[in-house]
Amino acid sequence: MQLTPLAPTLPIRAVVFDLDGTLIDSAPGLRLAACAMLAEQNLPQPDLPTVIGFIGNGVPKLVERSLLWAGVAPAAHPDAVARFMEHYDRYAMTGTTAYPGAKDGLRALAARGLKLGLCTNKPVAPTRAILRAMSLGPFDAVLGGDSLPVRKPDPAPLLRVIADLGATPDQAIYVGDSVTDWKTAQAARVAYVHVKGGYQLTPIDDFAPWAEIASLKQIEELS
Ligand SMILES: O=C(O)COP(=O)(O)O
Ligand SMILES: [Mg+2]
Repeated sequence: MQLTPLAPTLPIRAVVFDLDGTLIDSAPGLRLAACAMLAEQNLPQPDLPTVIGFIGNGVPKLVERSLLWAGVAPAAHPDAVARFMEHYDRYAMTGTTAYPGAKDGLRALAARGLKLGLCTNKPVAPTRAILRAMSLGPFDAVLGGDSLPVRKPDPAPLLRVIADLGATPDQAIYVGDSVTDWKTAQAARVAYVHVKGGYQLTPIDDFAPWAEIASLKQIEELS
């Protein structure tokens, strides 16, 4: 099926970003925390490409996928998410880098008077720690995967961020790297900009982004 891309009402007032795989490469730290959690249970440890395939639906899903990959039932490891989070506290910044164009792009959009938001499935505490450590922003609204009772691809977090920015969905764009972000934008009726080279390893069905960019260096050309 060929979908028509959803377009924002110009000029755009708010730009909302996904975090992992979009603004930052955080997979090495996520892998270290997953491996530490698995090692405590004497379970095998996945390599980086395998863990990248587990990212995008929040920590509980990443932990569940890691345990299933290791050949055990998630229900048999009720402490696994808490153990992961304890390790991630230590590893969140290990190997974490901002993608080329991310920092400059954010500053340039803000300098133009655009409101900037962050809508990630990463829990909000490590999200804020990473934003601070990397001087990423300035963001006017930040929501994590544990900020609301639901997370992406439910549209609620994205709609909340856009409302917090004082904009309406048709005045905003959402910039992401994954099928989760695309589904979230569609459900929220927000125009979607896809950044290639993130953590989406498989083609997305019925994909009709408003724009597709190879790198965040191109983000300024959009609005
Ligand atoms: O925590 C995750 O699974 C991914 O986070 P993201 O929503 O920033 O891509
Ligand atoms: Mg992502």
